[in-house]
Amino acid sequence: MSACFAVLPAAGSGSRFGAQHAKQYALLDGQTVMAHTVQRLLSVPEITDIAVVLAAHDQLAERVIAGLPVCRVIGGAERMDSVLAGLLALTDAHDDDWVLVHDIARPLVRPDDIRRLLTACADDPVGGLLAHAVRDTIKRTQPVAQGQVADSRCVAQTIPRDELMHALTPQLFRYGLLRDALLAARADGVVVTDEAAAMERLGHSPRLVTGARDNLKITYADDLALAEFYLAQQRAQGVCP
Ligand SMILES: Nc1ccn([C@@H]2O[C@H](COP(=O)(O)OP(=O)(O)OP(=O)(O)O)[C@@H](O)[C@H]2O)c(=O)n1
Ligand SMILES: C[C@](O)(CO)[C@H](O)COP(=O)(O)O
Repeated sequence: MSACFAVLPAAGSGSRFGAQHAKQYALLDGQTVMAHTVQRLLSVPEITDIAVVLAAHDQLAERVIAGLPVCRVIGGAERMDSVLAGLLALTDAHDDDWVLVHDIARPLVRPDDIRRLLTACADDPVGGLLAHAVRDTIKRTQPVAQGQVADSRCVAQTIPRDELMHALTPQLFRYGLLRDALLAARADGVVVTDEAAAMERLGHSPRLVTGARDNLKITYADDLALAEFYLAQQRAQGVCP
């Protein structure tokens, strides 16, 4: 199998989380979210190099990753910019190598899910991503009128959910294809919120591999309690030490 590099975007400010420090430094069972995520990725032997992409003003990361076999990269204004900075820092990567992009804010990713994604994509010329099926009925809202309170929206349409999935990370793509797709999106002034969208813009259809629902992205403050629950559940299942 081609070499597999990892890029961990960790340069976000966590505005929706609303704490003094970015959410990657929130404590989850006594360790930072960042520490959990990096340890999960380090536990996957197929991953050869890991780039952690940090905000230029980050003063906390070194307390977490000092001494770990990861390289530090400075990110950008958008997640997409940070991912691209991480890619461009991987100077040993060849176009056909794999790059696995995983949010630092997803500390509970299961190493077995990562390995299943690697296996499922092993012979794929493009790559794919972890995802899980939508369970609720999904509504598209009517446009929010100027000054209208967001919570007073009305239904415009029900979206058939049989073809809907939640995109997660890791997202795994051939290094050269992803680099060029993100450069193309940037050149076109398009901000994509995941790597797959950049690939789809160029006509690719990334493979969807079902992943566990406990691969939660810490986004809002109340996500931390849910993450604590999922972590305890994973420990009871032997998923992690
Ligand atoms: N300029 C950015 C923005 C986000 N991220 C990273 O991308 C992941 C997913 O982004 P998100 O959950 O939106 O994190 P934040 O941008 O920090 O959150 P918010 O949008 O609430 O500010 C996170 O690991 C975050 O650190 C990044 O590396 N660079
Ligand atoms: C990449 C991602 O986690 C897939 O669901 C998501 O798009 C990140 O979005 P965010 O707004 O940057 O958290």
